Amino acid sequence: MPRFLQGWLADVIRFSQQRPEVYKTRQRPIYSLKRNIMVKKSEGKNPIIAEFKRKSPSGLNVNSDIIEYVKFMEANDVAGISVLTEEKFFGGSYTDLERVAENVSVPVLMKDFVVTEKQINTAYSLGADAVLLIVRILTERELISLYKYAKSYKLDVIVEVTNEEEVEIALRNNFDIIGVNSRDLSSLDLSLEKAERLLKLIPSDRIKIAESGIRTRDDIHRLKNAGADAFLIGTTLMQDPNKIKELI
Ligand SMILES: O=P(O)(O)OC[C@@H](O)[C@@H](O)c1c[nH]c2ccccc12
Repeated sequence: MPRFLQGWLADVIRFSQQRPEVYKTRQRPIYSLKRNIMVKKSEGKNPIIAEFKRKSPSGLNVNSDIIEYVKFMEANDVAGISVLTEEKFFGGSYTDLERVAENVSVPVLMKDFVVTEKQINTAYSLGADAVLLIVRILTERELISLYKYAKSYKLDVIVEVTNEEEVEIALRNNFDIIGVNSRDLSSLDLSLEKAERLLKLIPSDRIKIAESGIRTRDDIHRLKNAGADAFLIGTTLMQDPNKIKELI
């Protein structure tokens, strides 16, 4: 674990390392998040990945019905669904992922702090189509190894960056989907300006997903102008799911 991780991030990584694997035979086809983002773009829609999360270290606390939420988002033509499966800080579960995968036919991202192959095994068997790898919490060797492991299951992998150094790591390893998080996971500071700056460093041959802090069409417009292909939105939609109609 990189030396500078402290506080809640160190705890969440320790919990993730110890988390038991859940195994079942996958029943679901794999839906390509990457392809769905491109399809929505070609249709002139904003490719939105709607996230279900009950709580977060930055203060969210909403307990909506998960299946009602994801079915509503699917009906409103989102490019994908993100399911927080981290238990301690985000109130998620692997059961949430399993239930969502059984109820929607759009790409599903398992949103968690992936640090072991066991977590990728679990994502695949429960029906996820994509996983997140967070540069901040992995060494470059771990990142490359877990990326290759996830790709061996034909899963899409979003490699998440929050600063210039992490963008450089993502670019030199030819990762094809890069998530730019406006929120710094260590400080929890939120900055769309930072996201715009980082997005402009990433060439257009990568799929770029802007994550966090997106509240309005203007936010989407400015991130799109900076090069974002898709938009991962949690809090705004958890607080008012109907907002999807003005953002899509
Ligand atoms: O609720 P917001 O501000 O729309 O953010 C959603 C998503 O970007 C955020 O939950 C997130 C992005 N990367 C993460 C990594 C782990 C946990 C959570 C996240």
